[in-house]
Amino acid sequence: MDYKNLIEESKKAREKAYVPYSKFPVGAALLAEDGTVYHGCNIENSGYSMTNCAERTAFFKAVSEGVRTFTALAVTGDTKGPISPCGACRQVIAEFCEGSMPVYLTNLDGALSETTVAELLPGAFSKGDLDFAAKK
Ligand SMILES: O=c1ccn([C@H]2C[C@H](O)[C@@H](CO)O2)c(=O)[nH]1
Ligand SMILES: [Zn+2]
Repeated sequence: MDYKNLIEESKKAREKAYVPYSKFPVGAALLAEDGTVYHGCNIENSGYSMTNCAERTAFFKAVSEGVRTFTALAVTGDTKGPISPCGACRQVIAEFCEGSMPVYLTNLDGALSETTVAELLPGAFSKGDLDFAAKK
């Protein structure tokens, strides 16, 4: 699937957002290696901290189905410029994706930032950091 279609999928995912508190729907579309697209929306809660972002919803859906290899991610929100994923989502994205994987950040007005997983979270804490201590 090309990136323009993946962005369209993220807009469809956004329509499912559960956002009674922020009224700020976000959609994510995560492309798996086999071509399957996993939709994610933000899901809020009256206990605000239990809110799950669109990006993490998409990853958790895929991983819970046994899928861990991804080739692209698109995210859309009604922001002035391209939407900016939060820190928690950047860490989850870094857990499952190569640094070179493309990430398409967009808004409803057609702004687009084509970035990568590594650019989203330089210096991410990773499994390698844990392995170093375990080897001692
Ligand atoms: O990249 C982002 C940024 C924000 N949100 C959600 C979290 C919350 O529901 C609402 C306002 O922060 O937007 C996402 O899902 N993804
Ligand atoms: Zn987030």
